[in-house]
Amino acid sequence: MTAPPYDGFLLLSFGGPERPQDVMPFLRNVTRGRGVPDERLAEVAEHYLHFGGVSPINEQCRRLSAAIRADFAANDVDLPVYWGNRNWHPMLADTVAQMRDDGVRRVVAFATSAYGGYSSCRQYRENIAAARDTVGPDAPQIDKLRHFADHPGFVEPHADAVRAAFARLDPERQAAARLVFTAHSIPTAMAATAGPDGGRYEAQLAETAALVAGLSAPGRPYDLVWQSRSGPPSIPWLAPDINDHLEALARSGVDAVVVSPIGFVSDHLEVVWDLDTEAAETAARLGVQLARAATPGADPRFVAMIRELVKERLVPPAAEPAGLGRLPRWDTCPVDCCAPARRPASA
Ligand SMILES: CC1=C(CCC(=O)O)c2cc3nc(cc4[nH]c(cc5[nH]c(cc1n2)c(C)c5CCC(=O)O)c(CCC(=O)O)c4C)C(CCC(=O)O)=C3C
Ligand SMILES: [Fe+2]
Repeated sequence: MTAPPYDGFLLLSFGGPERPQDVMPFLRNVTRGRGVPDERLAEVAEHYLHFGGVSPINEQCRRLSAAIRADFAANDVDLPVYWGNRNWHPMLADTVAQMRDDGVRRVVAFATSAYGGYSSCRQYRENIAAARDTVGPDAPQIDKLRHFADHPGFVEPHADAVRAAFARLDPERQAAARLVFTAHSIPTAMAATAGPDGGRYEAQLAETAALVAGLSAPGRPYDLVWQSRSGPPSIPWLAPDINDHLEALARSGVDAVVVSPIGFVSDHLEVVWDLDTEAAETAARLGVQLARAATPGADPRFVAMIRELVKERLVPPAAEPAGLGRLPRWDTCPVDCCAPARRPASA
C-alpha cells in the first residue's frame, strides 16, 4: 500500500506517571480546571502509589506502538509511527514538534478510546488543536480516526476474553453466572451531549455490550454498569457503580460474575485498581466469585483493526468501513460535536 494522503501515524493516548514523584503533577494535568475535589485526588494518588507510582498505560502504549510498527511493515503501510499523550510524557505537543522537525506534513491519529463523548473523543480533538497551536504554523495537519466501538477487531477480542473468563469460574457456578460489562462513568450532563446528537457514549456502549454478549454468551442475561466515578457527589454521574451492582446481584442470589471492561482498550489503572482490586474485594466480601475478562491490549486483531481504519482513509479507500452494529458511523466529527465546546477543537 502506498501511503498518500498521509505521511505519519500518531498513537494518541491518555498518558500516566511511571514514578512516584510524577503522580501528583500528572493528576494536576488531568484535572486542571475540572472541579475534582482535592480529597479525590489524594485518594487516586494512593491507587497509583499502590503500584509504585507506575501507571500501566505508557508501557501498554509502547507495546501497542511496537505492534503497530510491525503490522504496518508486514502489510506495506509505509508510515512512521509516533506516540503522544494528553496528560503525561511523551506529551502530544512535543511529539507534534518532533513530527515537524522530521518533515511530516499530514498525520492520521488513532486515539485509545473506542467511543464518542467529551473525554473519549472531543477532548482528544481539543488536545490536537492545542498541540498544533503550541507548535505553530508549520505543525503538521492531524486527522483523528473514527470511533471503533463496533469494529470486529475490538468486539472479537473482548468476546474471546469473556469466554475465557467464564471458563475460569468454578464449573458448578458457570451456568448461573452473570455477565457484567463496565465502562468509565461520566457526568450525566456529559453523557447527554456525547456525539453529534447526544447520548452517543451510552448508546455505543450498549451496542458494544450487546455485540460482545451475542458472540460470547448468547442468551445469557447481562448488564452494563459503570466504574471509576470522580467529581463531587452533588454532580450526578452514570450509575449504578460496579460495586453497588455486585451488592444487588448478591442480594438476588447471584454467586458468580464475569466482568468485562468494554470501556477500555487495555488494562489501565482503572482496570487493575477499580476492578482487580476494589471490585474484587467487594465480590470476595459478598461471596461472589469474580472473573475479570481481559482487554484487547496488543491483540493482533486489534492491531490489524488500526491498520484497516487507516486504509479506510485512503482515496479511494482500501477498506470498507467495518462494523457489526447498527448505530451510524461517521469519519469526522462536526466541530461542535460533544458540546458544550470549552476550547477550540480540530475537525
Ligand atoms: C470516559 C473516560 C475514559 C475512557 C476513555 C479514554 O480512555 O479516554 C477515561 C479514561 C482514563 N482516565 C484515566 C485517569 C483519570 N481519569 C480521571 C478523571 C476523569 N475521567 C473521566 C472520564 C474518562 N476517563 C472523567 C469525566 C473524569 C473527571 C475529570 C474530567 O472531567 O476530566 C482522573 C482524575 C482523578 C479521578 O477523579 O479519578 C484520572 C487519574 C486514565 C489513565 C489510567 C492509567 O493511568 O492507566 C484513562 C485511560
Ligand atoms: Fe478518566
